[in-house]
Amino acid sequence: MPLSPSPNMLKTCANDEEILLADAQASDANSPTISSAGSSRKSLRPLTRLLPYLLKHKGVVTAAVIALFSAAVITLVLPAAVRRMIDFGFGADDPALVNSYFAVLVGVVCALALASSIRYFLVMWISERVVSDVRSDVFAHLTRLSPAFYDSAKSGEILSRLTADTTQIKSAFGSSASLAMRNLIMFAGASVMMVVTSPRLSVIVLAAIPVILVPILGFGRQVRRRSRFAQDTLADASAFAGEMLGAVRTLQAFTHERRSADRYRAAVEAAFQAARQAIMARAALTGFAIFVIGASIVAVLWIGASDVFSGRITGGELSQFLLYSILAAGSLAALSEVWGELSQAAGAAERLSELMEIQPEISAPADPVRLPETPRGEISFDQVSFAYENSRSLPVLTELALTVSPGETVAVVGPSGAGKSTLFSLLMRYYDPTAGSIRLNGVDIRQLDPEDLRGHIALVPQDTAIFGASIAENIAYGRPDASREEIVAAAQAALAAPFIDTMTNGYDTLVGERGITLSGGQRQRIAIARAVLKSAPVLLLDEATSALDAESENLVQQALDRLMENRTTLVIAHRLATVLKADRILVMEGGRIAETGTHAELSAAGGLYAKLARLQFGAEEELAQAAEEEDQSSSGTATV
Ligand SMILES: Nc1ncnc2c1ncn2[C@@H]1O[C@H](COP(=O)(O)OP(=O)(O)OP(=O)(O)O)[C@@H](O)[C@H]1O
Repeated sequence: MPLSPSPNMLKTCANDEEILLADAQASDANSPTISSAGSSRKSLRPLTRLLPYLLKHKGVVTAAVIALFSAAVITLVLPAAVRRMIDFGFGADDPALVNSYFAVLVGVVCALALASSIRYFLVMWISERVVSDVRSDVFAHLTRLSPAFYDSAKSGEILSRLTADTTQIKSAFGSSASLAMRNLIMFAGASVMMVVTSPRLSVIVLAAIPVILVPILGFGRQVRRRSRFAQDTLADASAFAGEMLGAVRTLQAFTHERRSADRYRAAVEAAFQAARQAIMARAALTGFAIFVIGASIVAVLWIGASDVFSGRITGGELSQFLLYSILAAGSLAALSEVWGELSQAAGAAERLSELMEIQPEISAPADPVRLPETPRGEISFDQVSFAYENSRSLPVLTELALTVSPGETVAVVGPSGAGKSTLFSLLMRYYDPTAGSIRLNGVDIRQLDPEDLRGHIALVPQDTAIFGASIAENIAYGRPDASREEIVAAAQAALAAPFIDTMTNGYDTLVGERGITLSGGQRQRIAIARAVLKSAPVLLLDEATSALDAESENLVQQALDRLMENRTTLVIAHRLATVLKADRILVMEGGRIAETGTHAELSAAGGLYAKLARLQFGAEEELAQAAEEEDQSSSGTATV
């Protein structure tokens, strides 16, 4: 994992070209799968991809639209009521009539209040509902993507998309969409009513509209570009922060506190600068719109006043016209604000749907073969070759052929980078071989549902993932429906029970994030307990001794021995004890099987294994011999 932020993250932007350049770089630097083509981001079309989420709640959406429409129409009634009051109430000099108009107005206001609050509730409900559904779907989809996707994607950045982009969609569906709709209705209604009230005055106001709209569209594009850059930079910064906080001990050990803080600050500052420029463009747009709108209202009022003096229209009609033009102008101003927000949300929707469109490279076939409930656990690799996607030219495995019989224990040894872990990854079907096939009980694993296949394999990795939950929950990760008794039995079998019992809350003790409160040996024993609970016919062990002291190693070894009984086991061996116990040892070198045989056979052959054994296990062997000699001499003393 890179410990430094990507170059675009540190970029501070002084001018437009730099922003555009950095924007393009940001897209390039992201994994190609989650960056998007800029052109389609200019429209609101991506928002339509969220329609299925809305259509799931047709009833609520219809009710919200009705409430929205009612509130807008009631607002449009108000100026007409005011005009009638001025012309017929005040004009007729009839206080009773004025009173009745006021009573009607109160009724109108009540209806408006009711429709508005219902609209608010329904619209906000929809936005919360949609964003929750989108989040759940995106996360569920992410969990299904193949490990190959995560080889190049940055998880911190994806996480930022999951939170920041969905939040933007929420505000789009909540305030922005409803504001846009309400203001569109209001603008259309008020414009029609203006023409009906005074066609002459309407011409002046309507002539001002293109003067307002053209710059809005131009400014809007600028706002979007700058906001997008700010968001990309922030996503990068979040990825960096996630990585740094996840490795805070390493960060502190290398005294990188200030360096990391400076890098993060630079990234956030770049985002701030981009946001500031977006805000400036928006502020200029708002000021411009208000000026043009205000000026045209003043002009209308001026001309309207002379029309009243000349008797062309009544005072009430002028008031009505004025109120409608204020409503129309206000709606237009609101639309200019909302447009920016909606286009940002469109960008967010586009990025999320791109994420959703990525298909897992590994998926179940249309008609998967089912493995029997208790398969025997026979594994065969038939001329398997493999290269990782990001280094296609370098084969990691070449024409590998191997058969492991049910119940057999095969130890895999070899120098670092020989392809031992890759062997496991292929068997788990994290990746598919580029040539050849892998079979479990004679069935090509590509014909199986990956869930079924992985259900039959228990993996004890070198680096155990412990989650920030209770010990019991962590063990139950091996089989979520396990009872407490089964969890305790698994912990006992894995020799984890003694240390769990000493903890304050026993099995309910919460371990810190990534199991930070546990020692290496404890983490491994929890991983073994998981595998015990899973009770799968095939066991894949990636032994690690580096984290363990002699006592813990002994405990882990005992737990593993029990686990391996009656199971087909492939074990990446780091201990002499394991290779001695194995039925067969497989020596890998450069992605090929260099030698196979037992410890004695291979040691006698004097090849790669003999060399490796001397280097890796030599010290252990010497110690074992020394211990044996000591035993003999002490028993000798006793007998004398
Ligand atoms: N996800 C990956 N993407 C690209 N290359 C990878 C990936 N994982 C491993 N490799 C490369 O594949 C080769 C074999 O790696 P692998 O982890 O299988 O070796 P190993 O024998 O298990 O090594 P070690 O004993 O050090 O764990 C190495 O050259 C490694 O750089």
